[in-house]
Amino acid sequence: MTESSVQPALWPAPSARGAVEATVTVPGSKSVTNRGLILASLAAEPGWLRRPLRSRDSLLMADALRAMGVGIEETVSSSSAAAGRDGFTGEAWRVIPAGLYGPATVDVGNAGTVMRFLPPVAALADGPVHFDGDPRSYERPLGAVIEALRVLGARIDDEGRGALPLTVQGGGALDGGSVEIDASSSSQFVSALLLSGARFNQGVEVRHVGSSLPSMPHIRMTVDMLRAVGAQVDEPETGGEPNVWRVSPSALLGRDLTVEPDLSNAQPFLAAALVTGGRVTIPDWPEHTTQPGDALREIFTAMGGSCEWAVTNEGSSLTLTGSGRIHGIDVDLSEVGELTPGIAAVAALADSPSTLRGVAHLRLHETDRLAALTKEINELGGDVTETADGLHIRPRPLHGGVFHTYDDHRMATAGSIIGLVVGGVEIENVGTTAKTLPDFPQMWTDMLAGASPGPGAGAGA
Ligand SMILES: O=C(O)C1=C[C@@H](OP(=O)(O)O)[C@@H](O)[C@H](O)C1
Ligand SMILES: C=C(OP(=O)(O)O)C(=O)O
Repeated sequence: MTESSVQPALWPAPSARGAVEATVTVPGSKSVTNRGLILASLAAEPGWLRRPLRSRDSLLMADALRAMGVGIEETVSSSSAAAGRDGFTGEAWRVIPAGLYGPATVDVGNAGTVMRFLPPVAALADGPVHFDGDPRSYERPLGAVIEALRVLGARIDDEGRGALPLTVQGGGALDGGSVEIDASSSSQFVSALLLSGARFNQGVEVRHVGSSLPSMPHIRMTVDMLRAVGAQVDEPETGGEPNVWRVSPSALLGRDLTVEPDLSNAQPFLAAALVTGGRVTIPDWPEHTTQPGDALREIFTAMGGSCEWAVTNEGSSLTLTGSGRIHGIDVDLSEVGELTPGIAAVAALADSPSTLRGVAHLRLHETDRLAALTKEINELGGDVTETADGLHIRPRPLHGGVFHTYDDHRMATAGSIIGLVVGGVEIENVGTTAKTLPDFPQMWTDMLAGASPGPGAGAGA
């Protein structure tokens, strides 16, 4: 936990004095950092992770891999040996793979990536690896991963819970092979089996048999990152059978990976430009990416902003300019579910109703996000109803009050967006943003320092 994440129990969400004008450098992607750590740990040679995210979820991942024997050295380079071929400076983690072993203990916190991606890694360790986590982690779906690993040859003691806590009795190797899995409650089930699959004796074939599959960009991210470390992957989007992914058994290369900024964590800052009629630039926005946050260009444009991606001498960046108007949206968010809280916050301030669809699985995220958003926005005077798979949001003039966050980082940032243009909003436990963005309160305050009287705040002001 960094100093800036020690916050009062109720954090007065700062109001924007006018149009927000800022450039905000966003730390590395959680999803890329945690995949990068796993792939580097399973490689046949050391590798680098540059500009990794340093947050609760990624530090839990690093600690867990260390507990199983991996060397992860955290360096900050100016011009030292840690600098890359391109003269990279900044934070870089050197990952030194080793024979994985137990006994080891893994604290998953409430990180989906840690609780789903690491049991397959632990099955490769020589010895028992015990997994435990926050109370909420016991409720998040994991049974399908446990069952799939058993089919692939793993021994797992979960006392019939199909959930945490559990112990993987690692045997030093795993047969692997073909397995069916219903991943309709989380794409992370598929990613989990693929990420370690190249190291299974027979590789892995994962066949999704459920009715729907959320968060496809995150599965694409898994496939792309596997290919980048030399794995051979067959998958539906490049001509493979629908709903089937295959990773062939192979050694993995140690790579030098620079982590992209977390585009989902860029969301509240872009939203600040949208709801205040301002302009926010995010440096290093990639031209092509598998991160779901890239969909914000389209979604926030439909909601009234305009987005410009540009390349300058300093690199690429994305600038969102608000028009002073915020429109409602009818959108299927199944591919980009983690953007829902921030979109709901903007929608509550819009000039027309919104329907957010395709995100029933959010009920099993950090908290029940559909219930939490409904309750908290309504307690500020809003009119939100839950549907079977999403939310209807009818904007109303909002007022101040406590915005509860339920240990959910994206609830805290969603409440902060509303607080920009609605006076008297207090965020309960804003420190929960440490899950993926520990410096959020300071970054938010810094962003607002540059706010100037401009076209004005949104409809909820
Ligand atoms: O693989 C990943 O890195 C993630 C996949 C998604 O999970 P679900 O498919 O469970 O929504 C996403 O919501 C989560 O924040 C990160
Ligand atoms: C759903 C999320 O996280 P997790 O990786 O814990 O599933 C999220 O970050 O929005």
